[in-house]
Amino acid sequence: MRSTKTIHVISAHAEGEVGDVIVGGVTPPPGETIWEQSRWIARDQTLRNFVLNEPRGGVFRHVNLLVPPKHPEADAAFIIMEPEDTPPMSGSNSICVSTVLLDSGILPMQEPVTEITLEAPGGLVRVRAECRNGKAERIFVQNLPSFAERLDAKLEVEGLGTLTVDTAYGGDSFVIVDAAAMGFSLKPEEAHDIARLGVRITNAANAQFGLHHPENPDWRHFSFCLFAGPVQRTAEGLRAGAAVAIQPGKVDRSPTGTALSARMAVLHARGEMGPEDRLTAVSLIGSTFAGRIVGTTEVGGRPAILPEISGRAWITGVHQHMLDPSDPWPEGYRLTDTWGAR
Ligand SMILES: O=C(O)[C@H]1NCC[C@@H]1O
Repeated sequence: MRSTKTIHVISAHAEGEVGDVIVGGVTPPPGETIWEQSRWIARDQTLRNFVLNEPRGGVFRHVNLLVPPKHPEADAAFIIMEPEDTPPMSGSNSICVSTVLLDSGILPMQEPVTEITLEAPGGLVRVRAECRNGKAERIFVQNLPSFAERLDAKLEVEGLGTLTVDTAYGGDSFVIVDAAAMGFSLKPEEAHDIARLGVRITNAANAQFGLHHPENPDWRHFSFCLFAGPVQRTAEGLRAGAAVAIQPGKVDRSPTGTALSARMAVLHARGEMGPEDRLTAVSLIGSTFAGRIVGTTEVGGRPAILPEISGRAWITGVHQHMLDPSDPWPEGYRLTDTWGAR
């Protein structure tokens, strides 16, 4: 066996969505802040290609790099690598990172509750983990301030006509469409069509709107399209289906924590959700994230909510990724049969 690199990974999934965590073998990238370090990773592409591309990765994979925190209050920091983006924040990935940190013993666990602070590229997130028998059973993440941007905006999508959409930021950027109006009841067999259509809608929103984040001028695009199911009032609170199309064309297996945050910001802006409400988002595979609004704030003068999301994650394995110097594809490869819904 020979290798010019050895990257140690603990693999995990949060409510179905893969979120691997690099725990060793990579030196911290240059940068004064975690955001700057994440921009370096996004520009350089070497690590992204190595872990996300085939043969080590695949379109379903997200990988998080643990780095030393910069903020004095943070216990750990992480850089998120998704198939196309290197985003400010991610719900499923932050839940995987928290679970790996606690279940593997990188950070000490206290039962029944462990509180830690993580530094995501977009800012600090406070985490509360319900722990039992050495397992972090449920992770509560206070996500980045989230805000509605456009409500009932008109978006032209070639072949679909004029759609009425909302746009919002929930730690990442969303164009939100009414799933029922698009003919979807959010069943698993609709995944391919949702992925294909979602990418077209995201691309149209990027061409016609673009995102304006008042405090992060680097984040100017929409990453995702959320197909939002109808909100039902049940005895346990609000409940809604959620399917998120991720570039270049797959559907999140989890209910997407950033989408839940963005949706709560939109519902709050419309006066349809308050701090007393709980919203459970349900994914195409039937997994759930729970959300609530724990406060309100402003982002660059724009009204915003402080969302809390919660969900579960499980470790699925340990990998050591290697590179034989004679491997002709050191950066891997992508083909459009799986990288992009056709
Ligand atoms: O839960 C989330 O927010 C994410 N899941 C994969 C893509 C998004 O970052």
